[in-house]
Amino acid sequence: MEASTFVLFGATGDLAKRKIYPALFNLFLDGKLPQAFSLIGLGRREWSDDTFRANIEQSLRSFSRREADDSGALNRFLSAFRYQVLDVGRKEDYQTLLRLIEQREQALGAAPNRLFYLSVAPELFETICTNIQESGLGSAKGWKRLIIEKPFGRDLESARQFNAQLSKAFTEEEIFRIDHYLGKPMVQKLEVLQQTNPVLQAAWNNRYIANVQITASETVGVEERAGYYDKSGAVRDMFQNHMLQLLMMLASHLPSSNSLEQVRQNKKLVMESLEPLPVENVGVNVVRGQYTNGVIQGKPVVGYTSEPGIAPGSANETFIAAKLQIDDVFWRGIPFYIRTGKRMKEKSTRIVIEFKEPIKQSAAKKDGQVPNLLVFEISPNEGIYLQLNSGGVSHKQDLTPVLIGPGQSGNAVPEAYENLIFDALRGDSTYFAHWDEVELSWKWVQPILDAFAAGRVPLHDYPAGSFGPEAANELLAKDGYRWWFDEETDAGAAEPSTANGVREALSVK
Ligand SMILES: NC(=O)C1=CN([C@@H]2O[C@H](COP(=O)(O)OP(=O)(O)OC[C@H]3O[C@@H](n4cnc5c(N)ncnc54)[C@H](OP(=O)(O)O)[C@@H]3O)[C@@H](O)[C@H]2O)C=CC1
Ligand SMILES: O=C1O[C@H](COP(=O)(O)O)[C@@H](O)[C@H](O)[C@H]1O
Repeated sequence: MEASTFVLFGATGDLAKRKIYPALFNLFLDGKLPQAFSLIGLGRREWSDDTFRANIEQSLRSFSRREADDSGALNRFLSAFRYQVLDVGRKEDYQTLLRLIEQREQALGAAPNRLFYLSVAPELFETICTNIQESGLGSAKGWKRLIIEKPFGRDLESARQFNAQLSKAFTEEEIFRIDHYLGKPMVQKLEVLQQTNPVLQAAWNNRYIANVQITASETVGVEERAGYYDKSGAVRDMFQNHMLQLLMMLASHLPSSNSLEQVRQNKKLVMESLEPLPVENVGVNVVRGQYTNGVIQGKPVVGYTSEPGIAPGSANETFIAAKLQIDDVFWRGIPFYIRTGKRMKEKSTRIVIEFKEPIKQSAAKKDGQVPNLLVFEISPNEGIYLQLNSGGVSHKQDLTPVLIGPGQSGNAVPEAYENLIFDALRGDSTYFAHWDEVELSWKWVQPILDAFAAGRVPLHDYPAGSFGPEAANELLAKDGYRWWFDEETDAGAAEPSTANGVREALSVK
């Protein structure tokens, strides 16, 4: 891999500590960092190099999925790190930074390839980009790249303005917009699975599929991010980006290759084929919720409006469920149900594809028969499961659902940030959000934001520790479906649909 300097704005912040340093460390352990690699951390705090490295070491202890296998490895890793005090608005700090980068490049005999990672509040992006351009930091002979974090705007208009500002200093090819869901290994496998499995290819259409369910449920509340979250809510925080990216990755149809252009083109086609949701229909197709007091994993937790930092009486949504339709030859008529929320019963990101029941109408339907389900467990555990009907052991006529599929969890699975940082270092932006996708996503959700702002959609309560408001169950029930793997909705359903989801169900087999 080409030599490069990683210039990290926001090096003293939460994201750097929890995600970026652990990801870099695991890449280092896997030999996936360039030989000549240097990281310069930036922030206003008056840290020395030693304080910086001590903080990184602490972050690795708390958040890295793996430990160093020998004592020298950690020191070798940390020797690449330098710290500089920089206030983003102070022009002279960029000159000091330029000198430090050049010094490091010379010391390592490295080409002037520079990756700028903006792990700071979006309000600072424009100032930083302007100063990178004006200071000459971005004019060296090597390549320059920009990684930016979400949120990318807060509505369609602000996203467009924001993109126009970034484009003054960086080309689209140089901009790497992080959506960490695209870095999750199982999400990256979705296209390969389709490409390489004729069984899936044959069934991947409205002849066989009844509906698709995409869930990202979290047990955490707003934690320390109340200031940000109370102005964002579930639509901006999760739905416009992560959830729609999952939809694009799943519904992209049979790319002929995994090339950057092909993947992007297919994702764009999905968004362009999504049936628009006029503002007057939002109330019918979208459920909006907010958690109240409840119990999560045996511990009582307060409702959203009692969380520290949340405005009293806030009507911000912490849950959204929506029904979407893709109007193309493969997916026409298949409802896609998407939901995400905080303080729900379990932490799980999962896609369930429910197949039609061909013998439903016939007399041949057996007791206990359940629909075939294809389940992609994305996180925190990984796995692909297929629920089939098979003969039971006790009686010839019984049908027993069996789940088949591999599962992985724990330290073996690379973190999303590892995959994404590795890709950015080698210049592959396949799993980053292109501007077209971002713009189309904002366009699709804009009527939802407008309807919420105009108070056209009721805000339903749900107790913390549940699977969301009852209205989200009704969204499916009126089409004759239900959310799979929810305890409440699965009461009385055939095993193995338990609250703990597919993995536990599998482990009892
Ligand atoms: N934390 C998370 O889980 C997630 C965060 N993000 C995004 O990542 C970005 C960073 O978030 P997070 O780490 O949580 O934020 P923090 O508030 O924890 O950190 C902000 C960082 O910005 C630096 N900073 C602030 N003002 C200035 C300034 N004027 N000049 C130079 N540096 C400055 C701070 O350094 P100092 O105080 O030393 O000046 C600090 O390092 C945001 O865009 C956020 O939306 C996205 C997804 C998840
Ligand atoms: O981007 C975000 O994602 C996290 C959830 O990510 P996951 O990988 O743990 O599923 C969410 O908690 C946060 O609010 C949001 O900003």
